[in-house]
Amino acid sequence: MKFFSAGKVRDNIKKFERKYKKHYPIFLLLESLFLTTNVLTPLLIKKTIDSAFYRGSVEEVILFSMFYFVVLVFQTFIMYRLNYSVVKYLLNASRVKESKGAYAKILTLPLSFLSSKNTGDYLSVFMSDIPKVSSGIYLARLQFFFNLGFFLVVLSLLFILNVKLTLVVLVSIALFFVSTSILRRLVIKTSQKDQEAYQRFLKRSREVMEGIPVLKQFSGFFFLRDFLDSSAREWSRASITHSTVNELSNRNIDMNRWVGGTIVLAFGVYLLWKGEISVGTLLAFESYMNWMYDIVRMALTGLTMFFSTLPNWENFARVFSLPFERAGGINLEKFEKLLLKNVHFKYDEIPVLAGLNLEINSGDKIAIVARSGAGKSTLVSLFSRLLSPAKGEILINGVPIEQYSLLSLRRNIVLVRSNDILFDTTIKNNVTLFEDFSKEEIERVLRMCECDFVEKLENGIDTVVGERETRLSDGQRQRIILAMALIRKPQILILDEITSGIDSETEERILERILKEIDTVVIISHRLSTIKKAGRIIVLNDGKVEAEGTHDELMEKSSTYRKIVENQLTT
Ligand SMILES: Nc1ncnc2c1ncn2[C@@H]1O[C@H](COP(=O)(O)OP(=O)(O)OP(=O)(O)O)[C@@H](O)[C@H]1O
Repeated sequence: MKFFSAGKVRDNIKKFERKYKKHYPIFLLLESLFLTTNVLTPLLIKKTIDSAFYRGSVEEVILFSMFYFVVLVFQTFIMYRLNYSVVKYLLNASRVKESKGAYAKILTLPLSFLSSKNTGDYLSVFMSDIPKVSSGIYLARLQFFFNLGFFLVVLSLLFILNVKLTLVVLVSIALFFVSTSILRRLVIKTSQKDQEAYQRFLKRSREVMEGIPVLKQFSGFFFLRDFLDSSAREWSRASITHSTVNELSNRNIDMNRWVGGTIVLAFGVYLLWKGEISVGTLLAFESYMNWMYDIVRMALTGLTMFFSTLPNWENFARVFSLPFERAGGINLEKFEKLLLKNVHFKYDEIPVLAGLNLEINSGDKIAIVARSGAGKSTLVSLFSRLLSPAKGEILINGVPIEQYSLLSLRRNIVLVRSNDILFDTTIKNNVTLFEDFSKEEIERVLRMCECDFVEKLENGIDTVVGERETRLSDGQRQRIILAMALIRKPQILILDEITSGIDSETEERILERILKEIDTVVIISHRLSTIKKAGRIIVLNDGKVEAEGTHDELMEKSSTYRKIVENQLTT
């Protein structure tokens, strides 16, 4: 129960219910029809048997048994099927809608948030939380209230048939309810543990999948044993405990059903012997009795299911309460000047940039140089607001960067990184990201990036690159990513080690074309020949710009630059 005190969870459940309320009437209508047929069948049994036993009316027996047959056929062949299909449809509709919403939300999270948190957590929202949350509402909560309503209807009917026997039924159901409630708590607790262990396993599996090249290289058997197997074992243990408790809870239901059924039968026979009830009534009671257990069991299962989805609600709610990137609405038309004033940036309290000042003008061709880990990638991620500074100001054409729309900022300032990935779709779709570009334009940028290997693939630009670009080399992948950037004709193009997998001659030719086509270019590279192509080289040190100038000027005046050239850069 303590989960209900979590306001966010409760608000989210309410929001979810409001969104899908329109589905409820159809669900309730089907359930009502289904349960009405259930209520009818024992009554028809009673009618048929009493007609035969006490009235000897063959017509009535034929009429009631035919009616009974029709109801049964309707229930078995139409209601079950219809109910199942409609519930499945409603569940899927809400799952698809919620998944879309969650993806859209995750896309708006600041990048710093995504990188510092584990993406496995977000993955489990789609794989586990959303399906459970939908089932929790449709199958669990609705089912609970619905069955409760029908329980009361059937109880009134039983009271009409015979009060004494109904009281005995009530006592046996109360016993059933108490024992089931105790076990229900246990089911919820073990289900939570099972889910937590599953999420840990999922997180680790994802890491292992991403690290397969490293594990292959270093024969990571011990790693697999200690890192993955241990969490798989933990999940398996939690899962077995949960299913054992669940099974126990189901067995308890069966046991109660037998015991309760026997007590009601014994007392019913006694009443029959005393002439207080008819044979038909006794059979109707037995039939209802079974069904009452089903109703209570379904209501309790619904309740258990609902409570066991509360951790999923919490995760789901957490994603939607994360901050999103805020931005203004100004369109960046013509880029003139980017100014960074006293910019500070930290990752989890570890400072990377500390009071950095920098000016980039339209037409500049700049290289950024620093020792490894000094903050080059961090700095360039600020230019299109993939990251935001903790302190200081970034101005574009004299206007704070936050006032521009993110769409126009990222359309005009494009950052490509060495570790950017391609998706498992065609080369064309990777370059366009499903936007409309002409075939000629796609082929032009691919030619510009020397992607001649594409023509040799069996389907040219329509070749699917394969999961994790298994069909492409590092250099090929980097050239396609470059084409993806160039087709968008950015005003500022930032290349962060993007050509590390390409030989220096090819790189030189591609770079010449880029420098001609794109107005403002910022390059981070470990190749001296590439850096020398820049009109201005910026040297970062201690989170600030330490020096700037041409290669020759810096060789003269900057000891940091000299050291980097000697120790880090290749020719
Ligand atoms: N997402 C992150 N979370 C926490 N720390 C980070 C993150 N990204 C980078 N860092 C740290 O910030 C510092 C600067 O990283 P950055 O990638 O900007 O440096 P770099 O100069 O581009 O390095 P390299 O030349 O090795 O690519 C490093 O010490 C790095 O460990």
